[in-house]
This record gives sequence, structure tokens and C-alpha cells, in this order.
Amino acid sequence: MRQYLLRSLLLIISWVVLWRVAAIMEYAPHASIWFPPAGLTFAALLVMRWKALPALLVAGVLSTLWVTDLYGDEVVVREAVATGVIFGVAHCTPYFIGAWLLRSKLTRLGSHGLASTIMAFLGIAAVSSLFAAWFGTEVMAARGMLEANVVWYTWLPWWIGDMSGIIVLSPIFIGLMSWRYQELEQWLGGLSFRVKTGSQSSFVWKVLLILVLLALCLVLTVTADKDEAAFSIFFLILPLLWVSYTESPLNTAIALALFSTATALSVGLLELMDYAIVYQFAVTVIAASAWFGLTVPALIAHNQLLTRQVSEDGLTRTASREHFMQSADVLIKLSKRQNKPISLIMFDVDDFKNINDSYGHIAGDQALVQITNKVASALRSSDLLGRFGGDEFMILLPESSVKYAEETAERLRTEISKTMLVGTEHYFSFSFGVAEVVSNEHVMATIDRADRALLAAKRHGKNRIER
Ligand SMILES: Nc1nc2c(ncn2[C@@H]2O[C@H](COP(=O)(O)OP(=O)(O)OP(=O)(O)O)[C@@H](O)[C@H]2O)c(=O)[nH]1
Repeated sequence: MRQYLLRSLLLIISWVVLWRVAAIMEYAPHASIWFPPAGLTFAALLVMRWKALPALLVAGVLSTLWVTDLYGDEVVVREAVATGVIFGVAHCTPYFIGAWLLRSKLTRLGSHGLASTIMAFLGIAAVSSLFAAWFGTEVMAARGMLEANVVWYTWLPWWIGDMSGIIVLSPIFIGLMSWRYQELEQWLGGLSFRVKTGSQSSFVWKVLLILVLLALCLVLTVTADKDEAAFSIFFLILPLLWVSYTESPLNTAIALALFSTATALSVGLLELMDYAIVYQFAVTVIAASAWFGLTVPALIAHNQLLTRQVSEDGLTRTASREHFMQSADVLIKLSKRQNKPISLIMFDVDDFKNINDSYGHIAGDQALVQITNKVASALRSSDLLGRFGGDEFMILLPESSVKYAEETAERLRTEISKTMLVGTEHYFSFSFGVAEVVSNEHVMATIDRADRALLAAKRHGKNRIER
């Protein structure tokens, strides 16, 4: 309970402070370039659910009391409190529904849905902020805080301000909260806001570059005083996408927060109110694109993982059978074009079943890993080692005659016969079958001949090489 009260108090203070900061950046009555409290409301409702509502309502009341003071309105405190509660309900209801929808979608998506997570977040942010702006302006008009004839032109910037507040800032608030609410990470679709250790200097340089470019765009707009100059801010999408491709989600969230705060503050300081809507759209569009940018490294990493899973044997990390066949096909064609010999070794662990039976299957697995590591370290980097299945492996030796392949097999046989299964006194032994790829032969035909030679080695007493 104490922890809940402390969290609620922190939420109220943060919300009111952010609201006051946004009020400094107002460019139309009740509409600022971007509205950070909307981002906090959305993040709080997403993470704390209904438990965030009391604190948000209190924050709504406090800000209403303050706004009447800021605008110099003469309002009875009791009336202002009632307005605050109604405003709080109008503000929270759309975000509560939006956060609930996003949360239930995220829990269904699991850990591979980063692109869908981001798409759902952006869509829900746009729709829920639309309703929040509509309800908010209607409440203010109904309570006499906004004249009916200005509702329309207040509503649109309010919407864009709230939307950019959510799109730009909710992720950083969610990130900060995810340090306390660890279960969050499970349903962020692979988005991790954990602080990465290591040098941050390249990130700092990127942020400085973004701020310098932003300053140049703003100076250009002040000097030229033309729409075309104001629109130059959209070029900042490039460095911000660069950040999202190369940095962690937390750093992307920090860069977006700094960029948007600097933009919003500058519009007020440099009196660029005529172009405020351009900056609002720029901040929102750039943030939305940057969030999508985050999916690219995640998709690449996922792709690499899948590629590794299909090209490597899961246990021994040697080439999978499919990958071996594909690579062998290419290597054989290359050798034939260069008129160079290419050979194949098949080998099988002798009496491997005994290892499983005597020491268990886990020890059998470890034996396979130990054996393949040993064999791989004794081969050239151009040789290809693959698992045919069970305890049977194959090696393709480019630029090698059958004689060289036999010598290699003998070297491996001698080496292996001196090797013991870790933790036991069991010495390994292998049988080998060797064959050279003859012209225009498919790799399967060579494998078949090498396999028959291997069977002959087994028949002739094992721990030997046959050709
Ligand atoms: N631990 C473990 N065992 C495996 C794996 N794949 C296959 N095996 C077992 O390996 C054994 C292979 O036996 P065989 O090749 O038929 O016979 P062997 O005991 O090696 O005898 P020879 O080949 O005649 O020397 C079987 O008992 C399989 O169950 C694996 O990935 N891990």
C-alpha cells in the first residue's frame, strides 16, 4: 500500500510538472507543440492499469486549479475542482481504453511481434488522442473555460499535441517504468529498455549532431521566414532513423525526447508560432518513423537466428545436412571449373550406442560436441564439416585428391584415438569412408560411395579407413 501511494504521488508530481512545462510551450490557448502529460497518462495506464486513475484524476484537478490561475479566470474553487474531475475523466477515458486495447494485443502477440507492437501503439495513440482532444475541448467549452467558437481550432492542435506527446514520450516513460515493473518486458515484443553497458560516446555525438542540425533548420526558418524553410526540419528524420537503426530502444527514446523538447522550446523562444503546426507534424512523423526503424535491427537479428537455425546442426554447430548439400554443390562446381580435385570423407563414431548406454544420452550429446570440436580444429578453414545424422558426419575437402583425403582421415583417426570422453576413461574411435568427386557427379553420388566405403570399414573391424 505504501509503495502504491508513493508511486501515485510520484505520478501526480510528474504529471503536474510536465503539464506546467507544456503550458510554457503553448502556441494557441490550451494547445502546445506537444503535450508530455498525455504520454505519461498513456504509459501509466498501460503499466499500472486502473491503479493509475486516482493519481491522474488528482493531477487533472490540480492542473485545472492552476490553469484558472494562469489564465486569470475568476472561478470558485469548488467549481474548478468539479471541472478538474470532469476534465480528468474526459482525458483518462480514451487513454484507459486505448492502453487496455494495446495491452491485450501485446499479451497475445508474444515476443516476435515488434512490428505489430509498434503499429498497434501508433494506431491506438492516434485514435485515443483524437477522442481525448474532442472530449477535453467539449468539457472546457461546457464549463465555460473555452468559447464555443474556438473549440474547432483548439481541437485540432490539441489532438496533434496529445498524439505527439504519446508517440514521442510514452515509450521513454514505459521504459523508465519497466525498470520497476519487470513483467513489462515480456510483452513489449522484443523491445528492451534495459540500460546497455559500454561506451555511450557515439550516441552522444549523434544527439549533438541532431541538435546542431535542428538549430540550423530553425535559424534558416527565422532568417527566411518561409514555409519551405520550416519544412526543412523533416530532413531530421535521417539522423533519427540512423539512431534507431544503430542504438538501443532506450537511446532512441532519449534522442526523440531531446529532439522534441528542443523543438517545442525553440518554437516559443524564437517566436515561430506561425509554423507551429509544421513542427508538430514533423515531431510526430519523425517519432513514428523512428519507432518503425527499431524493427529493422530486430528483424535482421531474427533473420540471422533463423538462418543459423536452418544452416547449423543444433547440437554440434556443424553444417546441417541441407546446408552441407547446398554448399557442397557450389564448391564442387567451382572445383570442376578450376579443374581441381575435391574429395569427401564420411565418418561414424564406433560403438556410439555403448556411450549412450554406459554414460547416458547427455554424455552422448557431449561426446558428439567434443568430437566435432576436435575434428573442426584439425581441418582447414576451407573444409566443410557437416552432420549427416545421428553419429555420422561428412567432410568436404576442396582442392584435395582422394589420397590427400585419406591422409586427412588417418590424421583424424590417430588424433581421435588418443581422445577420451570428458569425465570418463572411454577412448573414442572412428571408422572412415573416403571418395573423390568424379566429373559432373552429384554430391549425393559421392556421399553414397563414401558411405559404402564407411560400411566396409565397419565390417572390416572399425577404427579404420576404406576408400
Ligand atoms: N546422445 C545422442 N545419441 C544419438 C544422437 N543421434 C543418434 N544417437 C544414438 O546413436 C546411436 C547410433 O548407433 P549406431 O550408429 O546404429 O551404432 P553404433 O553403436 O555407433 O555402432 P557402429 O556404428 O556399428 O559402430 C543410436 O543409439 C542413436 O540413438 C544424438 O544426437 N545424441
